[in-house]
Amino acid sequence: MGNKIKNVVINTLYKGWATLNEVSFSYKMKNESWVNQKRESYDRGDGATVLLYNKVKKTVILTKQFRVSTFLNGNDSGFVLETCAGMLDNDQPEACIIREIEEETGYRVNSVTKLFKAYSSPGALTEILHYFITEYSEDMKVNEGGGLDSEHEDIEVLEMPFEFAVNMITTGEIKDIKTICLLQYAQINKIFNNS
Ligand SMILES: Nc1nc2c(ncn2[C@@H]2O[C@H](COP(=O)(O)OP(=O)(O)O[C@H]3O[C@H](CO)[C@@H](O)[C@H](O)[C@@H]3O)[C@@H](O)[C@H]2O)c(=O)[nH]1
Ligand SMILES: [Mg+2]
Repeated sequence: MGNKIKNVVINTLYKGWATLNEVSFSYKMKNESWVNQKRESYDRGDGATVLLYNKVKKTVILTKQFRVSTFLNGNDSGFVLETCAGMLDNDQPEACIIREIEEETGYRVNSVTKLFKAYSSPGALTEILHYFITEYSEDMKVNEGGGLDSEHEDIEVLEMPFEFAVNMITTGEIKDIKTICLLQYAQINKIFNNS
């Protein structure tokens, strides 16, 4: 595989809050012929997300916020139910998600369990997302959450039974891939069943 691409040239088409690059390269096809390709790649850094769950109450914490890209594509309200998530901003993934948990949900946790990392949309984004899970309890609550006013974040914090959340995948009320991934991880690994 090492010799499959050569002559990689990156041309920045737009640099604003994030960066849109056009990448030109030569690619060796299965039949050994070389073809020239150009692909647009959007770079907004990497991120982290977490499933916050309470084993005793059998609940999870989700966030609800306005996501303009979904508004442009079929989501009339623009609001999306998601697991807590944030961009790394030069932090290690663990430190990032612990910070985001407190900013977005108001819970202060000391540690998180790393699950896996996955590309969010490999056809278009550079982003790799680090997935975590951790337990929360009432005594960890230090504020109301909601996100940073300085960044105009306006996040609603929702605590709900795990089964409600899982059912919302079927009804279409949850349609965010990282959230579906984490809820299904919890189902597959029966995290609420082991005592
Ligand atoms: N000015 C400006 N600000 C932006 C832009 N895009 C995002 N922001 C701001 O940057 C901050 C990002 O908040 P985070 O909580 O760090 O990230 P996130 O948007 O929740 O992203 C998380 O979820 C995404 C969606 O699943 C992930 O893609 C991402 O990696 C991360 O995990 C927010 O205040 C948001 O308003 C933009 O184009 N322009
Ligand atoms: Mg966020």
